[in-house]
Amino acid sequence: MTDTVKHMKWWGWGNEGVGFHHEDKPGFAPFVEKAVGLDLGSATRASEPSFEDVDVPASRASEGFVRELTAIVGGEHVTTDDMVRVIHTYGKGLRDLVRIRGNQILRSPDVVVYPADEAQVQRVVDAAVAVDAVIIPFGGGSNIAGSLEPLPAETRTVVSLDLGRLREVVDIDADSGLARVQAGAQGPDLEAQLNAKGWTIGHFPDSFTHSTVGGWVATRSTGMQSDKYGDIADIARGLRVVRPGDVLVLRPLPSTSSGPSVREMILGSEGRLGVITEVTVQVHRIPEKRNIYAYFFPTWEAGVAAMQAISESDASPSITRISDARETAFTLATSKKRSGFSKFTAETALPKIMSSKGWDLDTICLSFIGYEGGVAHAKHQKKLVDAIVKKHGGMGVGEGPGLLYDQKKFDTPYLRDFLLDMGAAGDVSETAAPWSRLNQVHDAVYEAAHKAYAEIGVTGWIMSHLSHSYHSGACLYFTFAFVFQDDPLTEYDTVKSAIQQAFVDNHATISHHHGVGREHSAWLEQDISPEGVKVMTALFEGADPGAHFNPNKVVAD
Ligand SMILES: Cc1cc2nc3c(=O)[nH]c(=O)nc-3n(C[C@H](O)[C@H](O)[C@H](O)COP(=O)(O)OP(=O)(O)OC[C@H]3O[C@@H](n4cnc5c(N)ncnc54)[C@H](O)[C@@H]3O)c2cc1C
Repeated sequence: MTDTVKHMKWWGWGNEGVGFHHEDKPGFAPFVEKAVGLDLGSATRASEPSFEDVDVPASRASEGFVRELTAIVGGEHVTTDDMVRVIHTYGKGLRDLVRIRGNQILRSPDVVVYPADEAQVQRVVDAAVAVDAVIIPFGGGSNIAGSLEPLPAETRTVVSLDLGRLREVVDIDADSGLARVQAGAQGPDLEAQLNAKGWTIGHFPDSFTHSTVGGWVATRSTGMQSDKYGDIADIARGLRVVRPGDVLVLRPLPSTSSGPSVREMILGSEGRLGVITEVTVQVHRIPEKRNIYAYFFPTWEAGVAAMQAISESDASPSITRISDARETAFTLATSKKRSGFSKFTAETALPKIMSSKGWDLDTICLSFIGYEGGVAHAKHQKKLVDAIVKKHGGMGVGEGPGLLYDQKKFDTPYLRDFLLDMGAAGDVSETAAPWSRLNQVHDAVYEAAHKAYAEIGVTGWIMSHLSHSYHSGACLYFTFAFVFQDDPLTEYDTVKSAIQQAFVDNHATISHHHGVGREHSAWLEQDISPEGVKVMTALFEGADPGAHFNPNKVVAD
């Protein structure tokens, strides 16, 4: 089996041997006890799941079909191995992790294939379509919208087409700042190849370490520095997509008026329109300066108003982010000893500073704002932002906390597995709304979540931040947690559904950057109207009449 393609743990996030621990975070355990009533001191931690306990549905791939795939990609690059099929069954959503730990694998891909190049992808697709098989493209497997799983009712052979061997930067057009990149390149691999030539893509989602360029395009991903570099929808200019019999080619253009945008149709298509093999992305020279500064605001409303004012101003920071009071409390309470926050923790200077300003420790909000570019540019941007922050009653606290945030951001995802080990859920829902609606959405989601917690009968936690600012609005990102009672997935559905419904009821979208998959498809009509769904259905059915490409995702039957 291909050993050059690295996969995450079969049962959780990230690399084997890496996990969350809180020994160096003295405030973490008391915080968790207060937030969700879980005493980490007395709770029993579940042991690591054993693959021997997992029942994997038998592969339905015929010997003849596996032989045919083997003839295309070579014996080392096609497998019906149980572990590999399980790795390709789900993404890393909470529902996925609960099901995988609970031995709930009702359907797995029957065969996993790792083509080496676009020609092999074409031959695999054509062979699969010829035998009426289903093809599910696989990037890093990091999605959290239920975008990968084959449905239990699927009776046809399911092929997981893993792009992991297509990971080269093929060419850089330095005059235009465009790089041709193979779709299976994971974040670190891509960035290393670009950095070696002095370039960066500027796309850094929290899942950067384990997600791919093709996956980013297929889910309409957004990275941390989107205020400067744009979402992947802005960054991805050209595309090559393997479809039955031929390749759909979209040349990289700065803009075009050649009818409805086929490029936009591929963006967010979650594998339903074909297999993306190559993406031409905008790249930038590595900036001379890259800083993230921390600020405090007395209240959420003051902070949001400041973010809006920044988005309307001449300032162009790379990151605008503000945590609400609860997320701020979480960040302060769970920082490492002697971290960049130490001088601001409750025991030391923070209460004094806050009371001298007449601020309430329970309402303060922590903000991170990033600056990137030439030294003079970064300095000028900061000056413009500092003036806006001051006008909105905020105060800067320097670069230390920002450095820490930047270094630790890729570690946080491991926390979810730790909470699951302890019998608790920790998950996220994110949205975007116009500036005029953001506070309404924020409050409505809190209310909906607390109602859902009351229904389940638990003390639940919810916190939020605003990030990714645009001219007309921003993304709101909610993190919620509670201790499971008797029926984890039903309880999860109660909370998650309440939050999603609050989004659409308050003029916000069902997802700003995680996609639709199966997790959010129930709200699609409310998001884009029944006519919108009709148009989308017509696109999928017209472009894939045999339903060979990842059927029942985004628009579900
Ligand atoms: C801890 C955590 C943090 C996250 N943070 C962020 C974040 O900050 N920003 C963000 O945008 N997302 C985030 N995500 C979500 C996820 O990482 C993104 O959806 C990501 O873009 C998925 O990429 P992938 O390569 O892992 O795709 P996969 O999970 O493998 O696939 C996702 C979907 O895309 C399709 N697909 C994948 N590759 C191709 C291809 N080459 N051609 C056609 N279809 C393809 C698949 O069939 C599937 O439908 C996070 C997820 C987790 C678990």
